[in-house]
Amino acid sequence: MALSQDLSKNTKLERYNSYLRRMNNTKLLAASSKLLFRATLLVALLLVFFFTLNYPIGGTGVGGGDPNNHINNNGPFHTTSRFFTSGFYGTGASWEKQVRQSSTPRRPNGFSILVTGAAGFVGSHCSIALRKRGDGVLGLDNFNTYYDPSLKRARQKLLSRNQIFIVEADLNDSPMLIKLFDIVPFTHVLHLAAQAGVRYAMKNPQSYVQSNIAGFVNLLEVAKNADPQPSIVWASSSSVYGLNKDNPFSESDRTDQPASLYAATKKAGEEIAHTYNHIYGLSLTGLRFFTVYGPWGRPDMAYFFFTKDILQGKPISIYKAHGGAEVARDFTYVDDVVKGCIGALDTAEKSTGSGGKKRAPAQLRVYNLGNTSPVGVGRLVSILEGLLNVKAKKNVITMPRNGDVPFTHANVTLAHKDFGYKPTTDLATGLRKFVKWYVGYYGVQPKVRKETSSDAE
Ligand SMILES: O=C(O)[C@H]1O[C@H](OP(=O)(O)OP(=O)(O)OC[C@H]2O[C@@H](n3ccc(=O)[nH]c3=O)[C@H](O)[C@@H]2O)[C@H](O)[C@@H](O)[C@H]1O
Repeated sequence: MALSQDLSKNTKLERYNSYLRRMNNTKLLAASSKLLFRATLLVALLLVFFFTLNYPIGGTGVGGGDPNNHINNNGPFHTTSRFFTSGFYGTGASWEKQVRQSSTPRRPNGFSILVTGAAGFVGSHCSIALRKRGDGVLGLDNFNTYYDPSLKRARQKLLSRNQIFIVEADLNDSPMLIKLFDIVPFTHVLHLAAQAGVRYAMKNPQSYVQSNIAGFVNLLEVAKNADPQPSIVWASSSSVYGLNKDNPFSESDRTDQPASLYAATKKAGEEIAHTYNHIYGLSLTGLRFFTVYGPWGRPDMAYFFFTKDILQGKPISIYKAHGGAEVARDFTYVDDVVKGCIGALDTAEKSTGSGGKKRAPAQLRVYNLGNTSPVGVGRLVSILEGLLNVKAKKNVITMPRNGDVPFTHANVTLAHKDFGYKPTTDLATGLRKFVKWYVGYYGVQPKVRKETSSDAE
């Protein structure tokens, strides 16, 4: 009995102890869950804080990068998280006011134009020209770091002085694009945002797919659903002619032999444009730009980094074609291209669909915008030497197999016939204007300034 009583006491005691242990465990578990929850919250907040600091604008950030110092080493990364753009940036009342003001025309029957890549080279020039004639212009740019973003920021300031607001977002940010089309009934889109550069495509192929294909499709998806649907004018490239042997290049020449991934993505853009025109009635005009140069240009382009390297006494490489012939380009001055873009916008017919439904056949066009007079790279360098008053250290080398083509030459008859496109700036004149801008912008030596001071610009 005593034993059984003892046993029963012990059993109770054990049960009681086990109960206490369970209670403690439960408390411990609850306490550790709380701790875990708080720690997770803290880590999440820290991550948001970190990303907000590092990628504050339209999703620029990590990427392939390029050892070439003309291209920013951070490289572009075009997939913008929707969270970062739509969630944190520009959705308040004052932001909407800026969007509306910027896109409101100031002339009777003026356009309301969304310019993508507005902080870029051609985009900034076109935006200002359109604004000056009274159109409403809203910019869109992701300010990626493919080349020095401070140059894009400087262009942004210039646009801001012209009452043009740039929304900082990526083409792949659908919620942001939809929001913009909800706020503004855009009559036109001038789509110039792209991953540019022929040679860089071997270093960071994905960035071309992200911008030039995925981004373009995203824009078209939003545009086709918009009501009204805008007319779209967009930048294709002379590079679509690839290994085409006909000279000069006409729009009807073959474009099925791209020599670089850049060219292939631009060619893909032309086919994609056909599809959206065919199914949804979007009015689409592709412009094949031929090596555009000028003030506020792109530091990754040869004329720009040759100038920099010549001034710094660094050697430059001048490419010759594989048979030994000189490499040549139909260098086209930016003001001529701007006139071409505006001519294309002015003659663009309205899209025929609405809310994603086609009502009738719509306009589909493609035009060359070149200078019609190719110049060898050697000649380009001699002009720069004259303007800079510095002898270049030249290495003539066979063109590396990096996507370059040996020559380009535009036939612009079609653009001339349809909207009076007529380039008027030869390379020497255009480069003088570029050098004048360059020495002013970068504060270069007075010797160069003197050489270019006769220019009235
Ligand atoms: O028309 C286009 O569609 C493209 O034009 C531009 O490409 P490209 O015509 O290749 O211009 P760019 O790089 O300035 O080279 C100029 C010349 O210098 C030669 N070149 C180049 C580098 C070098 O080190 N040495 C050299 O001789 C080179 O072989 C070439 O002959 C845009 O970058 C591109 O985004 C796209 O818009």
